[in-house]
Amino acid sequence: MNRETEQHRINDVIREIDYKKNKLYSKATELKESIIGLRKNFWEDVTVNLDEPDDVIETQASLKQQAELLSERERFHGKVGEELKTLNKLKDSPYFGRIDFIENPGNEEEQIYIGIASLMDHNEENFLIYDWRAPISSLYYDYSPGKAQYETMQGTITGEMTLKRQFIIRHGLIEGMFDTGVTIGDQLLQQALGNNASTAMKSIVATIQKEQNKIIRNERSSLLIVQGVAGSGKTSAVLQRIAYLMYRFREKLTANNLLLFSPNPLFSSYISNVLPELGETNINQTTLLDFLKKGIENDIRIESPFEQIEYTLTKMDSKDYAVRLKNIDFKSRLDFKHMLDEYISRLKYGGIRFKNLTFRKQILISKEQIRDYFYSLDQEIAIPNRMELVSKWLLKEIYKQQKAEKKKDWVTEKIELLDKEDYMKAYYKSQKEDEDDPDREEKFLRSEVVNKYFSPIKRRVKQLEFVHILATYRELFTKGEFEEKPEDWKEISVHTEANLSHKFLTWEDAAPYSYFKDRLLGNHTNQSVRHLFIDEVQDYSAFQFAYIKYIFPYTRMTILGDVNQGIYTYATTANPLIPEELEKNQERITLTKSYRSTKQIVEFTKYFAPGKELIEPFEREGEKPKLITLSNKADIAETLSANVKELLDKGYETIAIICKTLQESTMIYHLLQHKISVKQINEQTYSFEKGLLVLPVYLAKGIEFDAVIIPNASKQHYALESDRTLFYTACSRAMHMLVMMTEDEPCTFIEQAARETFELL
Ligand SMILES: Nc1ncnc2c1ncn2[C@@H]1O[C@H](COP(=O)(O)OP(=O)(O)OP(=O)(O)O)[C@@H](O)[C@H]1O
Repeated sequence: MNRETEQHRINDVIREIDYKKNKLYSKATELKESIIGLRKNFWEDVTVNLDEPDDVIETQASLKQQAELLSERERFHGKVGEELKTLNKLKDSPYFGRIDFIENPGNEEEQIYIGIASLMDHNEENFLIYDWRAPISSLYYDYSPGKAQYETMQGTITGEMTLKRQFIIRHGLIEGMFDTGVTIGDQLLQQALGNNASTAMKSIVATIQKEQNKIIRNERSSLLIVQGVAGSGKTSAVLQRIAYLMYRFREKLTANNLLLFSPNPLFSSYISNVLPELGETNINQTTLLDFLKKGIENDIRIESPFEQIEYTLTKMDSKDYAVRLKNIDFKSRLDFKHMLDEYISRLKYGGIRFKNLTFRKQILISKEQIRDYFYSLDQEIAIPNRMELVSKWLLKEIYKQQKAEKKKDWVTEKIELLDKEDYMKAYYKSQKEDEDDPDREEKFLRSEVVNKYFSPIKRRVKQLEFVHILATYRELFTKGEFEEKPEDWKEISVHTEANLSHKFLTWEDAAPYSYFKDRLLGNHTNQSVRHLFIDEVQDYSAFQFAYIKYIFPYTRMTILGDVNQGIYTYATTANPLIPEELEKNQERITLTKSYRSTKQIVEFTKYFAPGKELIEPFEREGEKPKLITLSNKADIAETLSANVKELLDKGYETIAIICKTLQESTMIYHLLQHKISVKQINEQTYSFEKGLLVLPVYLAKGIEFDAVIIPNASKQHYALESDRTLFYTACSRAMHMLVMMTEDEPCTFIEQAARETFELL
């Protein structure tokens, strides 16, 4: 089939799309009118009669029926709207691929066209377009022409692929058409990767690679671990996987059953376009910090992971630096979790701290009374269950107090202070009470007032706020005696105690504290999330990952990351990406091909990549990375702006100056802000625009730019072996161009690269 015939087919398909759109439009209009009608006549169509109890029940039923009808229509209207959106997308670009396939044995050749959604022909009999997630579509991603097979619910289908064709269609017209031979999608992929970086991630549906397809369609594993080098498409693959799962299990899964942990808020917004582009609704996203914050008391300040890393990189001179590093190391380990478990099992018999319950500055029930009650309960009962019993007991006690309180003078005062409206309301309500009681009005007012004042206490009791979690956690460090403890336990304890006494939780303490709290108050395991996805998982400590597994015990997990980019100091201790051993239905997939950067950039960076993982570049040519040596310090601003201008002239749109720390990025920002237009990104930045940005490397995680400038790549600045992952992560953010600057000797990592892989200026 030549281009003309293919264009004819597209025209036919678009006619069918138009026909379907018209049909949907009239359906939508009909629905809209019926919804408006229903809303308008809502009360007329309901029979309201409240005379007898039976009538009330009937009225309720009639109301419910009417409301259900309305919401059903509204839901349906929403669905029609979604279908229309998809049809509009298909009209612009109906498909991106075609395969011709002969199923064994001796079947006829079939032509399969693949797009972002399915479309049936006029009689709803044959597929004009197959959804990319349909079983047969996997042929397109997994094979080149020749013998091929795919899995269906009924088993494996084998056969021969006689043609594989790719299309670029825009506004219904073929812009490009390639028949692929041995390598998959190279031409289309070349085009896609050659474009400028954008401020929002794009879907890769037309060019998914075989290895990525394995991640996307994996249904077997309860834990799927993906180790992929920088730019290998982990994030892209996980978003396609989410779209795949929502399609494959559309009867069972809704967007609320899926949750994605992302590394920072900027990243969350960066990827938020992909699912809607694929015609799916976005799923819930969070960062570990936000997730932990939800469970921790509001009056405790929690350090963010970025503050932690900034501290470790810039505060070497601070007097407790060494102990802080020990603290980070120990609290990141499972050893600390074992210690907590031991402590918690001792708390069964004594040691939990409680808070006084006070009312109007008087102690209602003292912490000692609460403690005694708690420890008088059967010790076989789990701590959280005992807490519930204490809460019930307290509510009863409070109720008694509340009754006694009613007669007191302060209540009389409060009644006098009531405004007229409250008074009237209470008066009318009190009329329903005992008619023969001459004091009914006052009694009623008294109980209303007391109730109002007691309800916050009751709420706190129901939320188990009478348990002093922070004080109990603190005593682990002040009084805890353990056989197995780290060498520097004393120092770590003093350090932790000091922070806790200021109601400050360091980042390394945040997950342990949450875990501790959940174990005492009842873990709020989450049963509604069925699939969990964690990107940049190499930055989770062993403890943090264990905590997530504890919260989501029955959830399937897909975790993705790159050991080369583990930028936290604990990244080497029990990284979740390198499990000691995998259980039966767990799987690990490794991606070695890097798609983001040009061949020249990958060839340069792979010399100093920290891990042992193989890194293969995708064949896309560009300029060699540049290393500029500055003749003196004053040159920085000049050289930076000159280079930025040059990059802009070359047509690059997103240029990032990536620094080691926030401190450095603030310094660079001040140097540049009056010279060129530049934006600084910090941990509160939620989105970014094209242009020049300056940011610390830990906030550039997962994101890419046309060009990257590293303003200080000197030996002094990237001095430690632990700086390797930071430097590698910074370099690997570049798609087309990498520029490094140094005032003196370049860092060891650059020295490790073969001399011919970069240009010296
Ligand atoms: N199959 C593909 N088709 C087209 N583009 C792709 C494909 N795979 C990856 N890319 C592109 O490569 C770039 C890197 O992808 P992505 O950000 O998903 O990689 P990553 O493995 O998450 O990277 P990192 O770990 O460095 O953050 C993106 O621009 C993405 O669109």
